[in-house]
Formats: sequence, C-alpha cells, structure tokens
Amino acid sequence: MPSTRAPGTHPTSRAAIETHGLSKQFKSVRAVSNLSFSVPHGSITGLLGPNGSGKTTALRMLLGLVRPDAGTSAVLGLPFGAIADPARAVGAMLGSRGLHPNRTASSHLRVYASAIGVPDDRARQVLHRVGLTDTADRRAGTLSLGMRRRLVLATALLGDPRVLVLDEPFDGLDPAGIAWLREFLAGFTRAGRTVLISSHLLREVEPIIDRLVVVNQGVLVHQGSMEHFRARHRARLVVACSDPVRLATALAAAGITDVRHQADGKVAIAGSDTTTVGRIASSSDVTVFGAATEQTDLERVFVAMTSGQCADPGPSGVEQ
Ligand SMILES: Nc1ncnc2c1ncn2[C@@H]1O[C@H](COP(=O)(O)OP(=O)(O)OP(=O)(O)O)[C@@H](O)[C@H]1O
Repeated sequence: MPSTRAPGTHPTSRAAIETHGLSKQFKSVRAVSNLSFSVPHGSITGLLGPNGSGKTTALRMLLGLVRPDAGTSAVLGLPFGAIADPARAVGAMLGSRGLHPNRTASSHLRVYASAIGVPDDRARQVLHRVGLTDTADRRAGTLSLGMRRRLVLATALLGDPRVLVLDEPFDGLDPAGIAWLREFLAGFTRAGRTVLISSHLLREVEPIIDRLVVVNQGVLVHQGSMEHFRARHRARLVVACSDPVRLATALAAAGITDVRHQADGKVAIAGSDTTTVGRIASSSDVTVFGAATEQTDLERVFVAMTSGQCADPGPSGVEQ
C-alpha cells in the first residue's frame, strides 16, 4: 500500500498541529501571547477572533514566516522548518498576494509546481479540482476575487498536502463561493486530512468546523469541540412558575440538572421539553404560568467571549 505520509513528518503525533506558548510582539503591539492550541488529525478547526486578534500572526508563526519571540509549534509532529518536503505536508492560503497579475492561472501553477518538484500535469489537476479549468488561460489580474481565491487554493493543493492552513478564505466570496468552499473542505477532511481555518465570523465556519479555538487580543479564550460548545449553549426552555426553587429541585430529582435561575425569576432549562417540565411541575405542586423555547445565537456567544463578556466559557475557558 502506498504511504500517505508526508516525508519527514511524524503522522503518529497526537495532533496534526500543536502550538505551545507562542508569543509575538511587534514594537508596542502584543500580537500573540502565550498561545497554545491543538488541531486534531482529520478535523476542521476554526481559529476565530475579531480583527487584529492575532490569527494571521499565529498562522504565520506556525508556517515559519514569522519568528516567535517565545513558544514552539509543530505540524504533523515537526516544527515547520524541519519538515523535509513541506509542500506535501501542508498547503497554505494566506491572502492572494503571491499572484502575478500578468501570469495566466496555469502558468502560475506550473511555476509553483516546478518550485516544489511536482509534474506540470499536477497544475491541470488542481485547476480542475477547484473548478477553474475554463480559467486556465486567463491572467490572474483579470480574475474575480473568488476566482483568485480558488487559484490560491489550487496552489496550496499542488503538493497534495495532508494539512491545509487557510487564513480568512471566505472573505469576499459570494454565497455560491462560500457553499463551494465549505463542500470542498468537508471532502478534504473526509479523506482523513486536516484543515485549520481562520475567520472573524463564527457563522461563516460554524457549519463545517468540528473544533474551535477562540483568541482575543492575542490570548486564547476558549478551545474545544463544536459539539461541546453547542451543548453548552443549546436551546433552553424558559419557564415562569410559582416556585422556581421547588421546580429546580424536582427537575434535578428527575435527572434534569442543566437548570439556571434567571434574574427575572424565570428558570431556563436545557435538555427537556414543555410536556416533561409541565408534568414534573404539576406533580410537585408548582404552577407554570408560561414556557417558551429560546434558541441560542452562537455568534452572539462568540462576540461576548471576544469582548470579555462571556459569563460561562468553561472552568478555565479551555476544553480539550
Ligand atoms: N508585521 C507587523 N508589524 C507590526 N504590527 C503587526 C504586524 N503584523 C501584525 N501586526 C499587529 O498585530 C496585531 C494582530 O494582527 P493579526 O494580523 O495577526 O490579527 P488578525 O486576527 O489576523 O486580524 P484580521 O482578522 O484583521 O486579519 C494587530 O494589532 C496588527 O496590527
């Protein structure tokens, strides 16, 4: 069986990407501070944070483009600089600046193919993979933003990498482009590969990520699975009743323990439904005046987290 391992990497490492204590200061700006996070093999992990929160700097340190003041990082078990054949290990998409405006899409790809030692035919394959076959002979300067993004993605795919690192890849894409990229990335990881994707909007990446790493002002404020994040902030049944404490006690006795007492006297209950709560209330002589289901807007939770208002990010803000 052919090896799927990129040369010079350690695919048995626990995570596809790991950073430990990464820090970077630009003059008076502390861009990244003691940042440690991990990206499991086969995951799509979102690196999320508002503008200027240090996402690009963190990715650039990971890829050996910026030297950290402190800390270490590894891709497939090795520091980026120690990977023997980096283009086969990791493909990166950090903006569209590497495109020469007068060079056609296919000649751009052939230049990069030659630089990393893959056959010219690979250029045609990756153009097809990103849906740019008909654009092969157009100059990069004449391409739309969405097409340029696809071309940069095609460049990242030339080495058939195990890991993709994408900085704000949805920026400027139209809805069709967003849907296409989401589908592409889901397919990429279905083949067991890994994606780290940065964004300042949770809703942009929420449908596809299975793990999130949230940074604010260069500092980690949360990391964990989307499953855990959704469960923590799942929809709640908000109940107005005659005796909130008695209702909470009765619910707990029935195994419903995710119950919060709100400032307005109502009780917010997760993991149950109106019928069950009504039955438990009635059997413990509590009168229910009204009940309504409240959906959680995860984007609002994320914004609160990154503006320091999150009441409940977890015990240390970190869930492994
Ligand atoms: N080369 C540099 N020289 C000086 N300051 C820099 C440099 N690169 C980044 N910074 C600063 O570091 C901070 C973090 O920037 P960074 O680009 O990493 O954030 P970001 O989260 O990627 O932001 P955005 O979402 O706007 O792209 C910002 O204050 C930025 O101005």
